[in-house]
Amino acid sequence: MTMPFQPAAFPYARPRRLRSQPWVRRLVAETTLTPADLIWPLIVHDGPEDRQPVASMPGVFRLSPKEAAKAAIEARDLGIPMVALFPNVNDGLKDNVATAATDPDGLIPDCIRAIKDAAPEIGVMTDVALDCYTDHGHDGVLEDGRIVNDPTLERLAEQAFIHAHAGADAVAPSDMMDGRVQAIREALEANGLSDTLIISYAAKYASAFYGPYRDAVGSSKSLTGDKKTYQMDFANAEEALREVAMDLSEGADALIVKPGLPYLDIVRLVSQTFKVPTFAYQVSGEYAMMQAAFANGWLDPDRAILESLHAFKRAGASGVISYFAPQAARMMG
Ligand SMILES: NCc1[nH]cc(CCC(=O)O)c1CC(=O)O
Ligand SMILES: [Mg+2]
Repeated sequence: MTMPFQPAAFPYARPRRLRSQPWVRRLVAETTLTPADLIWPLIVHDGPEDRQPVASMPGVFRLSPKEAAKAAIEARDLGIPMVALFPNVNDGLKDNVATAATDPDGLIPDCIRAIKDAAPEIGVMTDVALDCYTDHGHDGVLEDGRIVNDPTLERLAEQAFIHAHAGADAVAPSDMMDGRVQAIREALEANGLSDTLIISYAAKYASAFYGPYRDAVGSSKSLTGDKKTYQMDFANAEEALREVAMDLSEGADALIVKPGLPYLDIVRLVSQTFKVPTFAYQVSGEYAMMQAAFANGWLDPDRAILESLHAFKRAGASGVISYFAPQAARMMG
């Protein structure tokens, strides 16, 4: 960056003056982090227990619809605007085409209704992808060992419609099929659901940092191979711009970059290039990594959580999807 003026030199310039007291640090802070910047991901399940711990994500529980409704009330009381739902469904419901993904009385529609009953003022975002419902753990339909794009689009559009019809405020396609935003937007328009937001996981990378999440939703045992034919290669940044441009032209309202901290450069690039609300997802592996360090006494939890979340705002994100959302909001409150 070229400066519009010649900065003074030492000793006239002493940058430490602007850091010398808490009040001046607050006064000159370039970015802020508030509970309104947070989206809280909730893992929900159709099992008998109300709350079931996730081993690789200490502090995270698989919640029954009733418990998800309680979490939404907690979010509201903490000033968190939105929750995002991710399902762990019974293995017996899984098949190649993800039949359970489009059950209008399935787990996600149940949770949406329970949350909307309990805390109607909280936004509900749902994950649109098939991986939690397929017996092979992929986000799309598998034919002869390949994830087939266009047949998957029909399934995704139906899934998004089912969620929106059940009351979801935002649907968030995380599958990385080409053309899914358009397919979803058309399905919503055709069914009188033109107010539903599409928050697209436009730049989603094939990442090792999703490991704990796949345990949480129960897709890791079944997943065959990797997701590199649809999720992005971590070597690429320019490609993220093309992905985002396509999703915006197809009708996405807002964008997600995923994972989070290792991809801050992408958050910066996307938010500055498009100037469209851009969210970062601090994913399960980032959460697990930090929790492991906290458990060992190697990092101070409160400070590390706030610093990591603030970094997303500094990079240009409108907000952050984080499993730390309630803990962080409590610290801010
Ligand atoms: N549709 C898949 C999906 N939705 C959310 C996550 C990951 C979230 C996390 O790691 O916290 C993934 C991972 C994957 O592609 O396997
Ligand atoms: Mg795309």
